[in-house]
Parts: sequence; structure tokens; C-alpha cells
Amino acid sequence: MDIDLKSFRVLVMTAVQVEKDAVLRGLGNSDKFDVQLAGVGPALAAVRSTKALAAANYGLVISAGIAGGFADLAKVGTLVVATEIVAADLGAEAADGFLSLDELGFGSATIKVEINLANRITEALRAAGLTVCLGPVLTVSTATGTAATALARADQVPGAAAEGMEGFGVATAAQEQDIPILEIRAISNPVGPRDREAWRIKDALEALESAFAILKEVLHS
Ligand SMILES: O=C(O)c1cccc(C(=O)CC[C@H]2O[C@@H](n3cnc4c(=O)[nH]cnc43)[C@H](O)[C@@H]2O)c1
Repeated sequence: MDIDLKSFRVLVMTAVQVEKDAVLRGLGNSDKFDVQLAGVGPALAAVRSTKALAAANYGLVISAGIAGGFADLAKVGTLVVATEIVAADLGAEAADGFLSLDELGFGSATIKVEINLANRITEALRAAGLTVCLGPVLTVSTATGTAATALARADQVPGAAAEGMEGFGVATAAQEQDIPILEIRAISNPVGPRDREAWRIKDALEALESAFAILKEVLHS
């Protein structure tokens, strides 16, 4: 899908206020963007995104925030731009592994992003000196807390770069209205054994702010 970057408004959904503040600092005084709170988790994110999309016209929706990064692909303090948004725990357990929604025949647990724009944004972020991984971003209702779950999720979605809790909810709301979607995440912690003390939220929020300062230029051009 080709979108006219000049004329549309952009809805950015973040889970919590500190993420929203970081995005707003990056955007400065741009009036092209509305930044709203999705809440934590895919269900609230879907409901709030649907409400926001009903209240105004948008040409692009971005799910943004901090996230866990998969080892070797996305380190703490770096950025991930989604190539696709995958509901990684939406399905059924079976004796020999996890069955996705697709395998169960109930639709798809993967939502495609606006890939040309994702590529352009990634190029611009890298040109500005930021470290960016382009890859699938998982949405989970339960954040990974063990090495075994991290391995299983990486195995389930080859190339999985990051894990957050809202993307698929925001993307489902956008998809229902045929509005292009992107997901941009700044990595606060590795996906793996839970160690809340080790989360680098300040570093991630700084990376998020830097990303939106660049993104604003890309979407204004
Ligand atoms: O305690 C804080 O200061 C704080 C600041 C910003 C966000 C939080 C959250 O805990 C929000 C949870 C949030 O973060 C995303 N996230 C981050 N790491 C992971 C992860 O490893 N797996 C899944 N989700 C992660 C997620 O999108 C939640 O919205 C706290």
C-alpha cells in the first residue's frame, strides 16, 4: 500500500505515560501526531485504539514503547522496527508444542506492517547513528520470564526481535479499519529470566525519544 505521507495524521499508542512522554519529547511541536495511552496488554490496547480511531481520521497507526529484546538480535538500548506483528501466545498448547491461531484454522496471529515505510524509517534511524533491528515483534499477554520460554518463542517465530504486550491489539484495531500499522520498540531488557532490577528503562526511553525525533522528519517529508 502506498500512503501519501504529506496529508495524513498519525496515531501513536503507548502503554504507559513515561513512554508517551518520551514519544512527545521526540516529536517536539509537530501537530501531525496524536499520542494516546493504550494501557498494558493487548485487550485494553485494542479497545483504546478502536476508540481513538473512531474519534478522528488517521492514515497511519504506530504501536510504540519499551520491550524485551531477543538475544543477539536486539540489545538493551537499541531499537526494533517490526516487519510483522505476531500474537505469540494466541493459540493452543498441544502435546508436541504450540498451535497458532493459523494452524487451528481460526484466522491469523500475524499482522503485516506497512513494510515500505518500516524500511524507510529503519534506514533513516540508522543514518542518524541509531542501532536498529528490523524483524518480527511478538505480542504476549504474559511477559517471558524464563530461558525456556524465550527459546520456545524464538523458535516459534524465526527472527523474532522483540516482545511487547500491546502491538497485536493496536494492530487489530487498525487492521479492522484498513489503516496501515507500524510497531517501533526500544529495548529495556533481554527476553528471558525475569530480573526487573536489570531493566534499563531510562536508556530505552531515551532511544524511543531519539527514534521519534527522526521519525517525525521522515513522515513530514
Ligand atoms: O517501571 C517503570 O518505570 C516502567 C516504565 C515503563 C514501562 C513499564 C512497564 O512495565 C510497562 C510494561 C510494558 O513494557 C513492555 N515490555 C518491556 N519489556 C517486556 C518484555 O520483556 N516482555 C513483554 N513486554 C515487555 C510491554 O509492552 C508492557 O507494556 C514500567
